[in-house]
Amino acid sequence: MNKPIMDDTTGHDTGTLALAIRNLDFWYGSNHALKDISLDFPARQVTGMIGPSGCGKSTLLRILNRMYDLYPGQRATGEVLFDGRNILSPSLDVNVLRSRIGMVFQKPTPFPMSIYDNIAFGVRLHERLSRTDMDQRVEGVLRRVALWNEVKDRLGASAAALSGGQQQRLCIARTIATRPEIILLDEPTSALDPISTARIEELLDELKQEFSIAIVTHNLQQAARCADRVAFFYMGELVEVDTADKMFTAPHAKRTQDYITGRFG
Ligand SMILES: Nc1ncnc2c1ncn2[C@@H]1O[C@H](COP(=O)(O)OP(=O)(O)OP(=O)(O)O)[C@@H](O)[C@H]1O
Repeated sequence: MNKPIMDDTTGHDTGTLALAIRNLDFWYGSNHALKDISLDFPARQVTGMIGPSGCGKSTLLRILNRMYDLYPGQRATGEVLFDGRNILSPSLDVNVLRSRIGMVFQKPTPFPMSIYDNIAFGVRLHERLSRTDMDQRVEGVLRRVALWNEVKDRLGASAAALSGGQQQRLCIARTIATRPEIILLDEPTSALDPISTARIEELLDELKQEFSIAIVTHNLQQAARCADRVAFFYMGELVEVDTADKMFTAPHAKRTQDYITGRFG
């Protein structure tokens, strides 16, 4: 797990890498949505991805767990190196990949089932646990996302009855229940109120002790608060990547400066 993949091409001391993208291009039919992207995701850090609408952030996230496989006409070339393999390789078992690289979406998407089964469902696909072990897994991840005290007396109730913020924490619990190495989050707080947002941000800080995290966000303050490194995208290109501190105080490219100072986007 989290083996070194290769040296960081951006020249930063990133320690061990969880994942490395090399010369990635992506097409929606004839729309060339990502162009020659190379980007490292250091292990147990939060990598933030920012940029104006349509620049390709969500596309990149979806490539990292092969979501595009579901859609004919969508095509990726290049390499996404994870645990010594290129995850774009057609021979890769996508179900195993998705248990190791989990995804949380913008809108909370609990399954139409009980709180308990929302978590147990994914675990059952990959592991055979006794009832006691499953109970412990469910409780453990619910405690981890600070939801246990709120739901412990109604684990059999429908997840749809939870608030939006609770549902999103349940979705994060569901994602970490299969013990992935990487968690991908696509604007995970954009549908939430400020208090729920703050709780998710605190949670990310806690989860990065164990998981490597990639987060797409339109909220630059959130990127500054949560991310160790930030990548700025513009029209399908990676313009620059740096520590969050440097990115928000002394970006190199004019396009980055313009974006973070609100001159466009
Ligand atoms: N299913 C699709 N079919 C065709 N083109 C698409 C599709 N999804 C996205 N695109 C195009 O790919 C480009 C990148 O879109 P993407 O959704 O990745 O951007 P984004 O940076 O995540 O935007 P936003 O911040 O608005 O979510 C855009 O030009 C978009 O129009």
